[in-house]
Amino acid sequence: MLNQIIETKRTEIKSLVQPSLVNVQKKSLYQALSKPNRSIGLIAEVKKASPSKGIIKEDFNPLEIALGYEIGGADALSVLTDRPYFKGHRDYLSAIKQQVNLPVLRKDFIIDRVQIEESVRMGADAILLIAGVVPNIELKRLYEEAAGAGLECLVEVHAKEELESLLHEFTPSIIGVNNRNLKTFTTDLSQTETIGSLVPRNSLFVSESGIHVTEDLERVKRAGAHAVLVGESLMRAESPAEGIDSLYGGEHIAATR
Ligand SMILES: O=P(O)(O)OC[C@@H](O)[C@@H](O)c1c[nH]c2ccccc12
Repeated sequence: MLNQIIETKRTEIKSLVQPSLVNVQKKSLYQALSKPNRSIGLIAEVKKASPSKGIIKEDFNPLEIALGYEIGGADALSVLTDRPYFKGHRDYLSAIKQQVNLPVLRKDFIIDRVQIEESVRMGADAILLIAGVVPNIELKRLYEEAAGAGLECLVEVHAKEELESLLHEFTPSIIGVNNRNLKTFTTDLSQTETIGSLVPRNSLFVSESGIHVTEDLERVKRAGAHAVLVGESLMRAESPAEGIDSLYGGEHIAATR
C-alpha cells in the first residue's frame, strides 16, 4: 500500500501546479508542543478517510472541525492534504490556517522538494517526513530544505533500527513514533515504549496513531511522549471538543496559559 501511495505521489509531482501563496502568520509546532495546554501535548488531526478505515466522517467540514479542536484546547493541528487515499485537500489546510490560531502540520507523503515549496505556499507551519520512504540521506536533504524554507518537520519512524540509522545522519527536533504498522495497518502502543527509549533527550517525542482512550494517553505519557497525534478517535466523537475532553478524562487546561 505504501509503495502504491508513493507511486501515486510521483505521478502527482510530475504535473504539480503550485498554488498561490497564502499570507499567514507562522506558528511554531515545536514551541506549542514544548508548552502544552495539558499534561501531554495534542496534535489533533483533520482526516476524512484513510486506506485502513475507509470513510471515517461522512459529513466532513474541515474548517468546522479545526475550529472545534481549537476551542477544545488542542496545541496544534494536523491536516491531511493527500486526496486519493485520505480524501484531503491542500485548500483545506490553507482555509484552516487562515482561520485558526494554531500551528498546522501538513500530513502528506513528501518525497520531493517541489512539495516543500507547495507546503510553504499553502501556509503550512510544519510538514511530515516519513523515514523509510526515501533513503535517510535524502530525508536529511528534505529536512534541511524545509528548514531553509521556514518549515518545521515531524520526522516519523516505525522501528528501532530505523530511528537508529536515521540518527546517524541527523537529529530531528521533533520525532514521531508511528504506532501503526504501515504494512499490516494494525496499531500497537508498545511501539512507543520500545522506540521511545531511543529518542534523544533534546528532541520532542510524539506518539502517533491508535490512541483512543485516556488509558492509551496515560500509557504513552509513561513512555515519555511529550505529545500525541490523534485522528480517528477525535473524528468519531460527538464533537471535536467533546472528543478531546473525553480523551483527556476531563483534565483542565493549565491556568498559566
Ligand atoms: O487516526 P489515528 O489512529 O489517531 O492516527 C493519526 C495519525 O497518526 C495517522 O493519520 C498517521 C500517522 N502517520 C501517517 C502518515 C500518513 C498518513 C496518516 C498518518
